[in-house]
Amino acid sequence: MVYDFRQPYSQNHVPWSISGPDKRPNSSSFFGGSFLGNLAQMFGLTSILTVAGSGGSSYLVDTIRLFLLGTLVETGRRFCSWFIERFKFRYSMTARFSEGDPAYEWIILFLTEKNVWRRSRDFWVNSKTSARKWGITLGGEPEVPIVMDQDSEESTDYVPIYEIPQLFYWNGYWLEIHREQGPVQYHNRSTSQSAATLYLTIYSLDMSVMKALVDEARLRYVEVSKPNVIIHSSDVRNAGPSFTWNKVKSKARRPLSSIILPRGELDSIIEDAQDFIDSEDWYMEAGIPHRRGYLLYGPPGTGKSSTIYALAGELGLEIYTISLSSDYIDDSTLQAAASSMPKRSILLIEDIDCAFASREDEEDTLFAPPSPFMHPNGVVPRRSAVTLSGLLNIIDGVDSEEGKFFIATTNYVDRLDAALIRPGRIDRKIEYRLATQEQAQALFTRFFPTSRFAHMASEKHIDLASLAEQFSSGIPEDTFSIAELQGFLLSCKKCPLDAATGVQLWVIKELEQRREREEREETRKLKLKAAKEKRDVSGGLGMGPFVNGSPYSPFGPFRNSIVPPILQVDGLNNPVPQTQTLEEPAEEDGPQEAATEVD
Ligand SMILES: Nc1ncnc2c1ncn2[C@@H]1O[C@H](COP(=O)(O)OP(=O)(O)OP(=O)(O)O)[C@@H](O)[C@H]1O
Repeated sequence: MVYDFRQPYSQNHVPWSISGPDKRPNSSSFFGGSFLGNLAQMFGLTSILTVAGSGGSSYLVDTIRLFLLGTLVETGRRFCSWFIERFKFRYSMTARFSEGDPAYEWIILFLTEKNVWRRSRDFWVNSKTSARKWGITLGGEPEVPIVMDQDSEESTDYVPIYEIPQLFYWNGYWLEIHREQGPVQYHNRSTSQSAATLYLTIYSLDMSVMKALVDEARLRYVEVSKPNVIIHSSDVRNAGPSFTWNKVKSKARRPLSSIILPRGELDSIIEDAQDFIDSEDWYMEAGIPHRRGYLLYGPPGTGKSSTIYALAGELGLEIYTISLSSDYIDDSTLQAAASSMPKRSILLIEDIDCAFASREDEEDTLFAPPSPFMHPNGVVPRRSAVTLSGLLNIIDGVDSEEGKFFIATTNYVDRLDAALIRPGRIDRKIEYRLATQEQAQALFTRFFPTSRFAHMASEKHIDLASLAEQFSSGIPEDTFSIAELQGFLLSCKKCPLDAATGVQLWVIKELEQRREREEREETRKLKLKAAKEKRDVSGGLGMGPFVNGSPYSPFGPFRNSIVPPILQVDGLNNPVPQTQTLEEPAEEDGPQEAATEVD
């Protein structure tokens, strides 16, 4: 018996059953019944259909037909995707761009400028921050979609996500872009966020097309970034050989003239850096690694960071900054970070002394109540997971002989190991001092330029130059940082006369406050010292290794407690012991109390 799936239901024929008419609608007419019939034959299902049909079980027949239809559709779908994959594999090439790599930034800018975002249905919405986002304005000029956030007057960025593959046309080639998220564990966060990968497929087998595209994207990026300094950093916990610089900030480029240093100092730094960039061949020929290390040291607020940003802006270098005190940075991540920086960039480590315990730390630890975390030898807990030898390896440039700068800053140069700053690792040490009167005068002139205050000066019959002199003569030499003077000038930024006449009173107040602070610090140290001496006298169990040969006992000072110490961690991640003493202290001024007071 042959089934004729081709007969439509409207002819009152009984195509699916031999046992009589059936009034149900004929779905085969919609789906190409003859083909299904042939398919049924192919799979040997005709006899089943016959039996089912003869038994009147037309539901079963429909189910089987639906099954066949589903199989057909799925097979077709798989075939199509297989075909597309084969086609893509044979006639296209794909480039990957990982978030954190500079090339990712280039390509995102490229896509934004090519208006690929138009087809995007997903956007991140960011309130404007200093972090750079390649966003678009909505309601602005659609032909000019690219917006660097700080240039826009709008307060929101719409950043396309490109998670659905999108096709676009460029220079006579079809390109497809899509983006995938990969899990990355972020430092100190329980939720895991993602670092993205962009896949750019070009339907061509000509490798030069890919290169031309990437070059175009890079050049455009350099051009757009010119008025800014790009600063990369990371807050993700990285594992493995690659490092993700996941945060990008863009700072307006600082004019060199805004940096106030002793005469000729800034020019000499810029010249040195420029000469280094230009001498790549010389370094190669001489067999010297092409890298240069600077150490900027001096009191806080004297312009170390400002100089670095100005230098980077002037020479078009990007900054990659890392904090050694982050507990997720160790030798191998530092190594990976240095390796993943591109040529002509700056590896910046601010406050490099923070990686290692300072003398003050040592004193505080010596006199403070002991912690069970303290090593039995009384070694001060380290602040960073980076070791000195790890850091030396990075500076020696195992991976960085490619026109890279290593710049470190510190407020305490004497805390640094001699090996760290020896010539060859640090090529140039630049000292920053507290402001001279000459610098104070220059700062005043920068705050009150004639161009802006000429009108006021003529109205009030004041001479800005002599006000600047009056201001600077009120500032004692080498006593205040530029940042401190800047703070004062900001408080009277609209009135140069107030600044010049009020500076002496400000100086007196500042010096008085400074003296009080120093006294408080001195008292704190004396109390800690007294506390230590008392402990020594009262048996010496407390400080174990520090007390003339007494054995180390982690619970020594808590011997009157029946409750074990509760351990907390302070802002520097150093353990701070807290006790719940059940007995009253014998003396009011006991060691515990002294320490608590200081806390
Ligand atoms: N020499 C300077 N010239 C111009 N501005 C300065 C100078 N020194 C400090 N400033 C101003 O003071 C502020 C802090 O400066 P900066 O961060 O460069 O100091 P720093 O020496 O790096 O401080 P720290 O050691 O605390 O990092 C900035 O706003 C900067 O504009």
